[in-house]
Amino acid sequence: MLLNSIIISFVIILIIYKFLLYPKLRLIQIKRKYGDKIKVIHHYGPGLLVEYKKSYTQNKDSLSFLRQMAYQNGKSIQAYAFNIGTNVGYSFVDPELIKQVHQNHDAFQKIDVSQAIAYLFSNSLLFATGKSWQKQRQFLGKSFHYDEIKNYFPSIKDICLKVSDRISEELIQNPNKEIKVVKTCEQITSEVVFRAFFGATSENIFISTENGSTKIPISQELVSVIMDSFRILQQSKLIQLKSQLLKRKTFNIFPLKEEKKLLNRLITLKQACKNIVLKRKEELVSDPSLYKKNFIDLYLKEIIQNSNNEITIEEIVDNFCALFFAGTDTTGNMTGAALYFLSLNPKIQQEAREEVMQIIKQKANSSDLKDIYNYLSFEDLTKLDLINSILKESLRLLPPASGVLPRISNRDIKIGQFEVKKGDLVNTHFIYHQSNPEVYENQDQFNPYRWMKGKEQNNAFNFTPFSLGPRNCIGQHLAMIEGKCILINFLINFDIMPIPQKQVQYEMKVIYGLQPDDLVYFRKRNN
Ligand code: HEM
Repeated sequence: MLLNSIIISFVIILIIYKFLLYPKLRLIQIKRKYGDKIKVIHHYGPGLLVEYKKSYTQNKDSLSFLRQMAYQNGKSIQAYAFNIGTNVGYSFVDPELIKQVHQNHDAFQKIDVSQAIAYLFSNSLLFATGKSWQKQRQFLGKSFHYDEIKNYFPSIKDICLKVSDRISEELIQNPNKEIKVVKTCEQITSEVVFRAFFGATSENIFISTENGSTKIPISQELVSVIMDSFRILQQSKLIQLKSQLLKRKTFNIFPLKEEKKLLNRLITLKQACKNIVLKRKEELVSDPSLYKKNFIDLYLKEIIQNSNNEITIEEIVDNFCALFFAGTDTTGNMTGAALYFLSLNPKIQQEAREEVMQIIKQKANSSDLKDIYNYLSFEDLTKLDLINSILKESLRLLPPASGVLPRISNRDIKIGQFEVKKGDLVNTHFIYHQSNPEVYENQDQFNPYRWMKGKEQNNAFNFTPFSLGPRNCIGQHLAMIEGKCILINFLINFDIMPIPQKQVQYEMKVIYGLQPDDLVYFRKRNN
């Protein structure tokens, strides 16, 4: 009995120390050591997550605390320190220190931001480390070369056209339909990744839902299960605590009802993806002439023809999930935000439309809008300076990845003068300099002209929406090409207008983006 009381008291003291005292004391120590070079954000328990919530409630922008920090401190601070649960972390904002973090990427391991992410992506490029990462990056890198992406261009154009045709039909029924800008773009970007990976349209590949009564597209279930994993984590303190303490074992040790349900969905989803890969493998073994230029066939060719037995079916499936996750919402949010900003700036919108028309109309001898769009060539994309600058300006103001995924340090390491300890969290927050008035004049204004005619900022590390260094975004060319195709298609077909009474907010969910999403009206254009 006495022993039990002692053990319980010990556990309580340990929890209080780990969750409450240790983070507070470390942050006091950090502030004392680095003074004005660092800001400290401390909240007991969820720590930095409380700051996100507070900023959202007070200023309708989850990251307003960072924008304000940049406004007040400019280039004078190099990092901010924070706590989350039992961990203390550094978020670097100084370009030189950001560079150091990314050059030393081996010193940091991405953490599991949710159980679904860990379950779905652990064998993928996104989470691989060391030699495995190098091999995967080399293998996948070839397919993301600018020249290789040219192969996907016809398919991207075709997907954009289908979506704009659908919207045109809907507008006939309801001309005042409110358009969900990000969702609409995501319908395109998800289909692009799906087709690039599987060579088939996602519309025909279904999965049974929990009770088995209905079937939904696999791509929809992938998005939904990831969102649900974040939702249950945000809603349940118990699940948060379990995840902190048990990490990846949380699903196996005393799983709660919500966790069991989520795990079952994840297992079903992965099995369905695995079945597609195995079926395709059988087809290619029996008839090698079926090989196409898509990711699944490239992987299987490597296994079947080049006898590369290091590539596993799990790696292929995890990479599908990771590319889908990394490529869909991000690109959808970038382009959706650009459409929203264009709705607020009709003069820039008209100029962008004229830029597009000038380049394509020279070739098209038709006034039919569909014909005009069909004449768009891959080479034209590099000539559209304003379109390119509109996307860059959207990425500056509202970067879908406001920083890199949080990492944990696997050894003691010095970044600049800051001594990062093994086990500390580390990330780099691009949004700080992207909204810093010392770097960008009128930092809150949507001004794509600041990027035109190659006008870049003198320090490339001030604008890094795709991150930088060896682990930068592998899909950045694809993302920009998709974004341009979507903008061009919509500018040709529609006038984009704001819905005056809508109050827009910037929310940090899995991605940093617009909330709500139904923000514009489209009016069909005739010429
Ligand atoms: C506007 C769109 C996009 C943005 C803003 C974006 C941003 C980023 C950022 C910031 C990183 C670094 C993450 C980190 O290190 O924690 C990253 C990595 C990555 N991105 Fe993107 N991304 C976009 C589109 C895409 C697309 C279209 C794909 C592929 C279909 C893609 C695939 C990846 C992959 C696989 C990585 C991990 C690379 C590695 O670790 O070697 N991304 N992206």
